Amino acid sequence: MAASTDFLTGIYNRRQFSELAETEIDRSTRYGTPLTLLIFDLDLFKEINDKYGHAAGDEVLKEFVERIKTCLRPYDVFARIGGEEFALLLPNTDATNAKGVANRCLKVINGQVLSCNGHNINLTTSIGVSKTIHETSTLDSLLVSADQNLYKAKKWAEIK
Ligand SMILES: Nc1nc2c(ncn2[C@@H]2O[C@H](COP(=O)(O)OP(=O)(O)OP(=O)(O)O)[C@@H](O)[C@H]2O)c(=O)[nH]1
Repeated sequence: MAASTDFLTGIYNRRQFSELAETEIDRSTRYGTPLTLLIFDLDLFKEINDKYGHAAGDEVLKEFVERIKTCLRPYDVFARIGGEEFALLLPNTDATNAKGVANRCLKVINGQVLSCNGHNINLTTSIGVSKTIHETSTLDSLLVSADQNLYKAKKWAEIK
């Protein structure tokens, strides 16, 4: 069990995410059901660590995960795929509906104050939404598609 989950947040780790995602992509391709991938990247997380300390940074990661979980359905696949990077696979969801999920997730993070280790911390996340799966999609192509939109979201956050 431990090998499939992230020790800090308890959600799936990158390896388990890849396995589950491959299964969902196969299912979706076989039955012609939509599927969309979201990537989350916490903004300026290094600054949070530098300002409040690594232990508070850890609490922020845990609180982030708990808040995002409130936006999910039981069969959505949520994973920590990097230090401050998360992936969310949404079965039976096209890109339009996935944007709705992404906006719900933004509402529980951006503009909210997180109380972590006695500090009130303003956290924001950027989200990239992939294209809806199609016949030739692979996990890699969905990750690339979500990453391109994440990059645009980050750019937008910088110039605002
Ligand atoms: N507290 C804590 N910090 C972590 C963990 N894993 C990664 N980090 C930190 O996350 C930070 C990521 O920094 P960057 O990659 O520069 O990204 P960023 O500061 O979020 O900047 P942008 O992504 O460009 O908005 C680094 O300071 C890492 O040390 C962890 O498990 N706990």
